[in-house]
Amino acid sequence: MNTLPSNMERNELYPVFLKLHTLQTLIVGAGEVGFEKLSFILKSSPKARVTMVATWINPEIETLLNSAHEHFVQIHQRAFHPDDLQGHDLVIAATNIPELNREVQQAAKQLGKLINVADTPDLCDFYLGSIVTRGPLKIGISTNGQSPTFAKRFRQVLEAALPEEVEDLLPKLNEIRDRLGGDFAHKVRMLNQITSTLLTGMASCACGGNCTGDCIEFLKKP
Ligand SMILES: C[C@@]1(CC(=O)O)C2=NC(=C\c3[nH]c(c(CCC(=O)O)c3CC(=O)O)Cc3[nH]c(c(CC(=O)O)c3CCC(=O)O)/C=C3\N/C(=C\2)[C@@H](CCC(=O)O)[C@]3(C)CC(=O)O)/[C@H]1CCC(=O)O
Ligand SMILES: NC(=O)c1ccc[n+]([C@@H]2O[C@H](COP(=O)([O-])OP(=O)(O)OC[C@H]3O[C@@H](n4cnc5c(N)ncnc54)[C@H](O)[C@@H]3O)[C@@H](O)[C@H]2O)c1
Repeated sequence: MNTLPSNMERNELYPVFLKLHTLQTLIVGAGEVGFEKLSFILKSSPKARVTMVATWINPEIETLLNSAHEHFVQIHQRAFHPDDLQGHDLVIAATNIPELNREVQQAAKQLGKLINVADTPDLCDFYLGSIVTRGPLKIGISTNGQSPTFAKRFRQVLEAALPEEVEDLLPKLNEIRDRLGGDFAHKVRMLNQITSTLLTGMASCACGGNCTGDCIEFLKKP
């Protein structure tokens, strides 16, 4: 039984890592908030398929897209119509008109689409989180909507604290994983042994010093 006061509830959201390049995302509204949402999406997922529909397009969006190496963003400058939802998997409503945001939300729900109404937690199926990326590593941060500012600050702390080497480490671990022989249980045991002290820096060699490419000493090699 949960005995915490409602404002101290444990975060029960379930994080997933979406392939936005295989899904279609619709953003309704392209003002300050629309620009911010698009920027965060493209920063994390540059190949995201996004359609924006808005009567006014923030010029910063054009600048952002012009500076991209490549992008898959389509902009339609016109008023939202419920037909715009067709063919989209995720929907973000970010207009400055609360009634319109609610209309988008209700139309999306009727079609079974997942919807985020920017800055309106009660109308969201999902929240956008703060995101840290280091090569293959991605960390999503959620405060359960309690303090997006804390999420942003914590992202900055993690970005500063995570060593650049993490980028090289993960492909090497993947190499070891492919190279390890034996049955599944053996592989899992070895991988857990190899990584047991990885993040604390207390290196222990799983092969007793005779590294053959499946231990922590191998990971340290350039
Ligand atoms: C993470 C991030 C991602 C993103 O936006 O993509 C994000 N908000 C960010 C920043 C930010 N947003 C706001 C401020 C101003 C200061 C402040 O109010 O705190 C700042 C800080 C700043 O800009 O410095 C305003 C704000 N936001 C929400 C409300 C409504 C409310 O809380 O009731 C209000 C008040 C509106 C008003 O006053 O009218 C609600 C939501 N914002 C969320 C996400 C979801 C919860 C995430 C979580 O669980 O933490 C949720 C629930 C829904 C959603 O929008 O998905 C991004 C940081 C990215 C980064 O830098 O890493
Ligand atoms: N800007 C902020 O920092 C901020 C902070 C907190 C909350 N909010 C809230 O976020 C929401 C969006 O704010 P904003 O600053 O991005 O507003 P904005 O005025 O910059 O942009 C509004 C966008 O909605 C579009 N729009 C309006 N009617 C439309 C229609 N019929 N069809 C399609 N698009 C339409 C406009 O063309 C524009 O692109 C508002 O509810 C606002 O209160 C904004």
